[in-house]
Amino acid sequence: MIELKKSKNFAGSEGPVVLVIMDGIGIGKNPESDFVKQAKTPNLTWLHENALYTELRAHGVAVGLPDDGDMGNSEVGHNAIGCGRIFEQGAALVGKAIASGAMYADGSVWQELVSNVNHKASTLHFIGLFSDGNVHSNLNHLESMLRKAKEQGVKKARIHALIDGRDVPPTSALDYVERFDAFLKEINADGTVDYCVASGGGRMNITMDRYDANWDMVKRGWATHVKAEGRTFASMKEAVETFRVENPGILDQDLPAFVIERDRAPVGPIVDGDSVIFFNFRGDRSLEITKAFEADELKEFDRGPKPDVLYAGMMQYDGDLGVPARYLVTPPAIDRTMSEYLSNAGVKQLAISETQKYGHMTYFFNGNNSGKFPTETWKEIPSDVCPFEDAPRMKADEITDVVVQAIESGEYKFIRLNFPNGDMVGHTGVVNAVKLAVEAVDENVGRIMEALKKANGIMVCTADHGNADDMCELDKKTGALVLDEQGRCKPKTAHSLNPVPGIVYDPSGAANARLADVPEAGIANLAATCITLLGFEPPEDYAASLVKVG
Ligand SMILES: O=C(O)[C@@H](CO)OP(=O)(O)O
Ligand SMILES: [Mn+2]
Ligand SMILES: [Mn+2]
Repeated sequence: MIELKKSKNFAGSEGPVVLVIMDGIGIGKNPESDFVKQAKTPNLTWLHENALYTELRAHGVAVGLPDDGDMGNSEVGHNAIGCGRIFEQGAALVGKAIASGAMYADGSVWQELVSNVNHKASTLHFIGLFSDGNVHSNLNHLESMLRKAKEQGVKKARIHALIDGRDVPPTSALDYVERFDAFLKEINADGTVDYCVASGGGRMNITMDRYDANWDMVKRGWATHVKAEGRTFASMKEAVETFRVENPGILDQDLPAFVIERDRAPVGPIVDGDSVIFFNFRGDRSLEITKAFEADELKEFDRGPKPDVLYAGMMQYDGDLGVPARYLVTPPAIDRTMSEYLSNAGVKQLAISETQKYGHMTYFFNGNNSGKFPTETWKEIPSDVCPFEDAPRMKADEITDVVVQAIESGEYKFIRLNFPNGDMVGHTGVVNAVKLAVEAVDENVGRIMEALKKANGIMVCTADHGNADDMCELDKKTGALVLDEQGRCKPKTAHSLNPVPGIVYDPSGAANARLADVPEAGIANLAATCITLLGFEPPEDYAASLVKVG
């Protein structure tokens, strides 16, 4: 059994250690674009000036992504915070498996899927996020797989494209359509294969729901991709252009579903004998559609007859459940998480958020495993199903009610929570709502501070990556703000590349915490920090604690 040693310097505080993850609240660089700065945040400002405060890296290689041009995201962020080390993540692992050819090796799942369609003269389908955001997927991976499929004799491939606009600019769909059309033209040119787009829709409208928040999305996705039911178009370009005319101002992520037809028939329903690859590597938004393809019985919606297909995910999405059964690339081997160490030490832990980020605090935090350690309690506050710009407080008040009660009860030694507001509202691009979202987080951080003052506990407050801190598009070449016709900044819906705050607030002063000299500190250093503040020595191979105590 893995164990923590008690610290010689500090026996732990009287009250709990509370880890607050303010999702998507980073430290901005441009005041015009920084809606954390523009919001009223008396508590965060006070903490900046009076508590221990440092900046932490939350993007690129500091969280296991291929390079420093990659923005952070919730999966890699919560993995790093919960596991205290930097693991090479999905984006990097898939890229390497493709480059080395390991993904396509003899005996691989890829070979099994390809042999299946070659043997049966059936279709190889690809469903996934049509993007190069490197958060859930990368179009390079799709193109490489299609090239390989052609090389290996696959005659018919169909692509079901989930339009992004959330990890990439909000209305950039046609850039990707254009790039991919050129790719298809080239690959189809010699007439030996028939590869084309069969269906799709905005990622926040179909297929990519998470944490059981809204299964209707998956139901719509199933009807679109599998049954080829829905509004038909001659091409993806025509679909996107038509929807934009009909819904002025619509963001790509919200685009309706579409089915592509040729000679009055849909080009790519998914039928018995086909192979299907869900090519997203990230698990949260892949698990529900995977269940729809894999489960013998499905209670969440009536899917009709389930086609008998060989289904594979790009990665294994849940290590504890072993889902999906078939996957192309092995995920990072994240072991010995902070939750496991604390459980073995008998530390009672509470993990809480609302539905939209619930799995972030449980499944992602525990290294993409859905199992619970013995001393953990998990609490989910149901999220509303509505546009979050209309309700920017989301469930921050309700989450805090439970946290304050848990602090007062003395039942838990370690409490971890996620406030989704800065991120979920940040993704809408509605900047006035983003301000209100940040203000709701600040108020609730204040309530937690008050409760910890009374209980003699300690708060560690941070974020998994930025978003609300960088809400305007910048010109790629000049770095200048991109303005619309009215001179307003053009909203950006993606995460930022900015650092995030690392705050330690110890109102009783019991820990005598001082910032340690940690070069290039990142959010992976937070696990050792929490363990130190709980009165233990962090495991030797964890990224160092940000504080010294005692
Ligand atoms: O909504 C999501 O899926 C991602 C953005 O693609 O955001 P986060 O990483 O914060 O969950
Ligand atoms: Mn996040
Ligand atoms: Mn996000």
